[in-house]
Amino acid sequence: GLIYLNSSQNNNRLIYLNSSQNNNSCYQHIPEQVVNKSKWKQTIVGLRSSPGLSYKQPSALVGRTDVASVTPWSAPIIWEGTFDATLIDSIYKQQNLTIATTVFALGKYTRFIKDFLESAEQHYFVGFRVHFYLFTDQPESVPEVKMGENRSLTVLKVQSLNRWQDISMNRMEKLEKLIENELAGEADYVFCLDVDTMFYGRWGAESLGRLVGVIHPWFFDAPRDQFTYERRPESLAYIPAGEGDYYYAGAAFGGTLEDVHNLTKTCREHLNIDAVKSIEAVWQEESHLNKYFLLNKPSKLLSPEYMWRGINEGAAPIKIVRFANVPKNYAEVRSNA
Ligand SMILES: CC(=O)N[C@H]1[C@@H](OP(=O)(O)OP(=O)(O)OC[C@H]2O[C@@H](n3ccc(=O)[nH]c3=O)[C@H](O)[C@@H]2O)O[C@H](CO)[C@H](O)[C@@H]1O
Ligand SMILES: [Mn+2]
Repeated sequence: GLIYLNSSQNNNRLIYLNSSQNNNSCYQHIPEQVVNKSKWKQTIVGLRSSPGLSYKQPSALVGRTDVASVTPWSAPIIWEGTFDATLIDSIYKQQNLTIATTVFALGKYTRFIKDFLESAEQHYFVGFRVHFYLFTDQPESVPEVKMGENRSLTVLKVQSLNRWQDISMNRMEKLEKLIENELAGEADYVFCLDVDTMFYGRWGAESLGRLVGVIHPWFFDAPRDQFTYERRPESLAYIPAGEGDYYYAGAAFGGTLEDVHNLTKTCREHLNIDAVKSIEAVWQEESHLNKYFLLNKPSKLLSPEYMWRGINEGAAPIKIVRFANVPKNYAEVRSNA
């Protein structure tokens, strides 16, 4: 049977599963997500539309037929042609949202900041309040970028790290703390993005959701057993053959503060536990992110239009490149190869 207990000492609700196969004294307890509702800004309201707004009639029959636009757990997958930009902007503009956006540039990756920010000014949540948080070990080398109205940039100094793997993984802890200490009560949504990237097309309110993952540009058409999940059972990122939904990019994820906080906290904890056992997942925090999304299904998925291979790369289902990697010489930009 299932017994729900409300522990009065703390806010931790526990579910006790009384396993009937075993004897009655054997209880397995699974801590439920601890949610302190008052901690986060709660502005998610209905999808209100303005009277008289003119837009194309939606069809119950006709849509994209070359791609899946819904997951088996009924989450939308956003592709060009699955949303009306005018309508969706009109709905979300009414909510007076703040979109926090984080990016890291350490070592030689500071060279990517200018193009990242300037292209974001052109394409990323245009017309919305956007607050960028840039983590860097060289605040003095952050270029002057003219930000539009209602858009701002906060530079946060972090310590230098030698291994690129540590820089990449360390993002989870920094994000967890930023959400707790700076974003709570200030932003409605947060997106966490790689810096070796540029925006080339619209990335807007169609991407907003409780928990948002992006399908990795190299694996959208691959069978799950070819996904580069962590395959060693010793790691907490382990996903066995025969399991897995999609392969998600580590370079872009987001959602509400509450959900992204839980994601970053869980990944940070699992990275630490693995490190104590001297195991580093094959794709570092991306492996842990994939495990998290397997067990905590995203409420919305973005197609690889939102994290594409590069502006000069094509593939049949990609009708528009919104956000893509910029070319980089790995041996030259990374301090360790
Ligand atoms: C497209 C995609 O999903 N990319 C992921 C992939 O390779 P990538 O080749 O995209 O990893 P990467 O070298 O871009 O590193 C990830 C990020 O860490 C930061 N950084 C890294 C090194 C450095 O010296 N300085 C610095 O600032 C920077 O923000 C960069 O964008 O795997 C990584 C983990 O292994 C991350 O999950 C990346 O997001
Ligand atoms: Mn990258």
